[in-house]
Amino acid sequence: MSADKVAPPPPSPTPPPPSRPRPRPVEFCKGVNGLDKVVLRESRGSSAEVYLYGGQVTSWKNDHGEELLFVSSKSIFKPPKAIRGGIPICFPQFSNHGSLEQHGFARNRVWSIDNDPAPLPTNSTSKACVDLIFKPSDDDLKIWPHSFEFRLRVALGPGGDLMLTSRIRNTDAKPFTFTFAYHTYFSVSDISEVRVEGLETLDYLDNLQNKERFTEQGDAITFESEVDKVYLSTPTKIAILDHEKKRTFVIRKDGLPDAVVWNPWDKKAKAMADFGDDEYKHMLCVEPASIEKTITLKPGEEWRGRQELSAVPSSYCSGQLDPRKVLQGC
Ligand SMILES: O=P(O)(O)OC[C@H]1O[C@H](O)[C@H](O)[C@@H](O)[C@@H]1O
Repeated sequence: MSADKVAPPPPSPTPPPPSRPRPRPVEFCKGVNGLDKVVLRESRGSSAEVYLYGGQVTSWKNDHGEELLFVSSKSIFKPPKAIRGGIPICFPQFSNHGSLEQHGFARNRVWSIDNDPAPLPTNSTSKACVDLIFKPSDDDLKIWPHSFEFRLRVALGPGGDLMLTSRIRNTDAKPFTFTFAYHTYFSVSDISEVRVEGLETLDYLDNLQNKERFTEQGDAITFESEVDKVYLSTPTKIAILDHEKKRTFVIRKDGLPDAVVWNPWDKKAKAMADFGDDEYKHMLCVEPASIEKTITLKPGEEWRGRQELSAVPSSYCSGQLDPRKVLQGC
């Protein structure tokens, strides 16, 4: 019997290299003290975290994993105290501009996930996005007798931009009026090396001088003592230049004419239980807001206010607020 020649089996195809698991764009988990939080991850590596407590963004990291927002190491993360840092939502009252508690009550209520959000025209195709909703409880209605639906969308853009869109609808039978702010705490290397552009020559109300009105003089704004000002009729773009970090934050906003600039400096820092004595050196609040012009909604009407944050390397030329120039250098 002649042995047939058997062809060797074809080489088995080389298995493809194990692909890195794609990060889940939206993850629901527990944060500090077991509070519910949502983590957003964009495929290039940037991320954000949002607590249901306050509907508050507490982290925004670029694709190198660097934290871009300030949250105090002394922050308490326990109701009823609002989380100190990130992006607290001030609603229905900014600061003490009214009879409610400081900055209203939205920042210390537990929000819900909005599983059926009304569509929002957006040019972002981001999957790293979450919709939250806050409706007043019976107790809230005793404090502020107006029923409303507050929808907040937090989204990370493909380039790592952080976008917050607030929609407030009057679901009551009578009109109501409110003030609002995204109380954004930026992380900076050293406050004395930081400059804000876009607010020079504008009028502001000085919270340190009985809300008196002044006009900003000179060039870009720099910091060497406590500041607490509400700039009025501000442009839609504001930049924070951090020389040491070689980083520029660009704030783009819509529906929010005012911008609060706040740094407590040393004495006030020491007086705050949930803020480290020296932490004022590493933070700056620039807060897109609507304060001087209050917002009134008739029954069924909706208001929208949006802030979009980018962090770009500072190949940034002073005075050039064109974002294309910011991104491409000058
Ligand atoms: O301590 P909070 O209630 O969070 O307020 C912190 C700060 O918020 C805003 O920036 C106000 O303009 C300041 O007057 C206030 O001190």
